[in-house]
Amino acid sequence: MMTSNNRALAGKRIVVKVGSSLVTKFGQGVDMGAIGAWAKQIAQLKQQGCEVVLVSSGAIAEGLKRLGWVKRPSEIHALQAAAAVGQMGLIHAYEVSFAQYGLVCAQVLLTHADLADRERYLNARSTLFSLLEHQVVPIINENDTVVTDEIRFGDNDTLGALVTNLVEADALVILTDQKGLYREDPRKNPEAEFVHLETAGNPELEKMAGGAGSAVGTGGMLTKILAAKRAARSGAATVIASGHEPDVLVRLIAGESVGTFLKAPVGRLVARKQWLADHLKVKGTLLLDAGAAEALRTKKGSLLPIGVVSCEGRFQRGELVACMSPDGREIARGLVNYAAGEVAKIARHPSSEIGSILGYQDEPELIHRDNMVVMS
Ligand SMILES: Nc1ncnc2c1ncn2[C@@H]1O[C@H](COP(=O)(O)OP(=O)(O)O)[C@@H](O)[C@H]1O
Ligand SMILES: N[C@@H](CCC(=O)OP(=O)(O)O)C(=O)O
Repeated sequence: MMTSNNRALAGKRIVVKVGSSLVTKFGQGVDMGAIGAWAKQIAQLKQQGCEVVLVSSGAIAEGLKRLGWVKRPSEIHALQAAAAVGQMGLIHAYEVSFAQYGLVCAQVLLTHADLADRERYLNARSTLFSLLEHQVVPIINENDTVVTDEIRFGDNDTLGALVTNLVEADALVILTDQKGLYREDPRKNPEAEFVHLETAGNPELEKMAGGAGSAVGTGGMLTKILAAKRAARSGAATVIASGHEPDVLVRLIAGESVGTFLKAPVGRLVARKQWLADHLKVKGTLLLDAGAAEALRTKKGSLLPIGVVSCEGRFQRGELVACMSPDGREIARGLVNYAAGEVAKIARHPSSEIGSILGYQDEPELIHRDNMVVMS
């Protein structure tokens, strides 16, 4: 069934999250068949111009199996040990499966602390963008080895949403063992009505969601609903669908109505502007020359160091700075890629000289267009 509600995701950036129950056949061991099917679909998506980031659970479930532990331990260190063992199996399975379609994949392990820290957040973002640029499929999981209870994401639905925000994806696709969201847990009420389309963040959704459906899943539907709400903060839609559905990803990006579609209340740009305006304090100013001011205003370009005359304030990489035109008006604000001391050194220089001046180069832009809001 084709739909008219703008579900088509062809050519878009998509984060796909796969849960433990799917990846490990409810703890029986890595499901090569399922992983092979997703790899094949992701290869098709990439041929259609999509960029795909995969968030995969299953390390703990696979580790328990490999260690021969029948009962899931409650101590966090034992779970961490299991995750370290199981992650090997996951990555091996993905590597072998993607290689069949000529695709290279990469392991990226993240913690909550990595994404809460502005600099590490930007570093993770740059690495992921670089992987996507090189046609690599990043496979992300929580870095279970180093997390404690207080700083755990705890569930990969939340991690999937944060990664969606991080890479500014157009959609988060959560594949699970149900066809999507029902008005009640279908395990408790098999007659429960299916939810096809809703708005992410609608508080009614949280009331529908129950806990995990299997011994290996962790968050149940609630973490998926909350993940959709979080993904919507950067303007991304969320789809919750069954990972067993044949060609689910290919059909989704073609605009077919599969699973539950949770649309974002506002678009990406509006969401980004709201976020910049609401969440961050301006930590410094950059004085631009006339050419740079014009480029930001009319050509929708990024800000390069050559167009910056001087800077004020003690800002760090990743903090918010205001961009002033030569006549002293604020024309834009954005997240700066270099700290104040570095900006002072590279101002008025072409990007090609950043490396020789600083001894390294993070990005050629001082502020990337994606991280900038231009005043109207
Ligand atoms: N309203 C609901 N609609 C659909 N599934 C629900 C609902 N409430 C609870 N669930 C349960 O959520 C489970 C999926 O979550 P979870 O077990 O954490 O899976 P995953 O490993 O894919 O993250 C389903 O098996 C289902 O039993
Ligand atoms: N990092 C953990 C994630 C656990 C988790 O969130 O599981 P799930 O609810 O199945 O997505 C693992 O790989 O086992």
